[in-house]
Amino acid sequence: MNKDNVKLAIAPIGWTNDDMPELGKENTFQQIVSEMALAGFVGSEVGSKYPRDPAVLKPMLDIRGIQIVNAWFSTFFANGDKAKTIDEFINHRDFLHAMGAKVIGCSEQSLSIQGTTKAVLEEKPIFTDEQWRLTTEGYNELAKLAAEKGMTVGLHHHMGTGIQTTEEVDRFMAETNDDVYLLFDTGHAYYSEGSQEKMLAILTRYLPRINHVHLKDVRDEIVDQVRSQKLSFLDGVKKGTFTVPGDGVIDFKPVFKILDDFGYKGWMVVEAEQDPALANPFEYAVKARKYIRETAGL
Ligand SMILES: O=C1C[C@@H](O)[C@H](O)[C@@H](O)C1=O
Ligand SMILES: [Co+2]
Repeated sequence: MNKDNVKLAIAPIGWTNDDMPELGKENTFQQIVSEMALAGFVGSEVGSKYPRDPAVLKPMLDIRGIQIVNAWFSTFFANGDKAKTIDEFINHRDFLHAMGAKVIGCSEQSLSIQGTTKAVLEEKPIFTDEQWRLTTEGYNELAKLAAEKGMTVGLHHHMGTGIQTTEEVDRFMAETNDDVYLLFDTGHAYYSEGSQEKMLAILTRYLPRINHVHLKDVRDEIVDQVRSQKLSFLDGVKKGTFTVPGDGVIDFKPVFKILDDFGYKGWMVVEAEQDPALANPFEYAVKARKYIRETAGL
């Protein structure tokens, strides 16, 4: 891949999981960002252990050669919580802008079951036409607010949410303006659709509107257990649904080629949450970095 176009980041979720703070609670902020740099990454997303004051956070990252590239933001438009969502979004945008990030990755969390005990493959929400309208209108507004700071918004399609499947991503992209982007996550696309081809189809279809990429791999045998035992999203994560690129079932070579051929410019973020007690985060970060060097030439 073209090194002038694409840079590599890693998310702190492999070290400490904000969805299940008991996972990796022993890992400190300084250890996390030091290990990211040592493994050869130059960017990071923001975790709950990171200082939230840019004046404190920035020098601690600069000294390690790490840049903030994005931070998760939950929206609740379909629930009707537009005013609160917009208010919190502006704070979040301003923090990311102060940190030098260019994209804001958002997930529509109304009725989401991703943090609950519900069976992730059976009980996801399906939005009504009215909930779709509220959501897409909301994202059109977020895009305008992001543009005020020269930033873009990307929707993170996510397991257990109202925007998970190919059809739901298609509807979201069709009903939002062209300045609303997609945060493409290999792991969630594969998990939802169950095949490499369908995952690649989403990537290919929305290339001009992808502003950020999450790289996570999937273990098919754990997804089989999630299906047969009706497990929740988080129980699956604890068992090892996800791993770093190159360690699961996804073939990343076509992912890198499709992005490179198109001329994708932006960040690719290794984001592979698993139990740090079972999968040492530094070892897995090094493993991911080596695989990407060998397969993407980055
Ligand atoms: O981008 C993400 C953020 C996490 O909190 C989430 O659950 C994970 O799966 C993901 O893709
Ligand atoms: Co992701």
